[in-house]
Amino acid sequence: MIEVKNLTKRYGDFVAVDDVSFTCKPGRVTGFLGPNGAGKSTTMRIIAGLTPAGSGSATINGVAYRDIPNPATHVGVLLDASAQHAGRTGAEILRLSATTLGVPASRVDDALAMVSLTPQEAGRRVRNYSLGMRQRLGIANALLGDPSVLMLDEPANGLDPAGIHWMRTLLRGYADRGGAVLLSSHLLHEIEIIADDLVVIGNGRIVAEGTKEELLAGTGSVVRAVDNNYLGQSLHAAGVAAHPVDGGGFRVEATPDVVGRIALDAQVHLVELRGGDGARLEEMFLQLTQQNQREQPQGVQ
Ligand SMILES: Nc1ncnc2c1ncn2[C@@H]1O[C@H](COP(=O)(O)OP(=O)(O)OP(=O)(O)O)[C@@H](O)[C@H]1O
Repeated sequence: MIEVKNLTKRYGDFVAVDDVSFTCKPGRVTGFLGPNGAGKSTTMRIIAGLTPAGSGSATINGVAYRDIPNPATHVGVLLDASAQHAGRTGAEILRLSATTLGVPASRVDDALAMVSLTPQEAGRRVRNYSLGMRQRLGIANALLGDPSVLMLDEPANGLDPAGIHWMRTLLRGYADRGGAVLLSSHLLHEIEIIADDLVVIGNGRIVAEGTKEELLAGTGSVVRAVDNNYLGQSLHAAGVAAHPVDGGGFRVEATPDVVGRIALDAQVHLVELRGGDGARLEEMFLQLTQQNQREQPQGVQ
């Protein structure tokens, strides 16, 4: 598993990662969610030993990446799927990696099969790959050493909905066999589909953490009516706080049961009434995205 404890990273005066702690457990897919510039890649680069931590620690199965002998057999990492050599074929890239890692060449075919790249596709040069194929190749590369931990930075980037479902199935199977997966995304809905646990980061700090169910469970409701003005007046008259949402209707600080009763009493014709699943998480995430005009460090590379 991955354990991150009180991790901080500064670039000059700028704090890119601010006292971050979380755990990514075996058998679970952990989504690392945050808007652009939140600190996800920096945290992952520190975990993968590519960037030194300022303070705090990051370990994989209890050991810092740099201290793991032959780390790729413990942790598979995909940080940038576009970083593959465009002039080589997918199969060549994997065979070279297998040699470097000291794993049998037979693992190449296993890894290709796991990501559903056909031998024909694996024989094509990477410059002719779609973004989705590059992501698959990158994941195959990460799986080569048969690691127990997978860490993927924005792996669903550029995937269509079918591709995202494919990835969910792959990562679910991997986690069900006991693997721990950490994957990052800046898109709430993308990660909602794939992850079991969520760690939400904004401005370098963890702002929420828990199982997807815990974080998406909302206490309120979302309600829409044919006449939203009348609905708003009725909710107001009943003393219930209601906040207008995009597309008409309200997010209400009361259960669907209470809202349904108010609508019935006021004879409001509803077209939608549901639990406010994820409304708070979504709102928090939107706020984070809006606030994300964080100061950029000057002159620091
Ligand atoms: N080498 C560096 N020198 C200076 N600032 C850096 C460096 N690396 C990252 N940063 C800054 O740290 C902040 C966090 O960047 P990071 O790439 O970790 O964010 P992210 O959450 O991965 O974003 P994205 O979704 O855009 O990849 C950003 O403001 C970035 O500009």
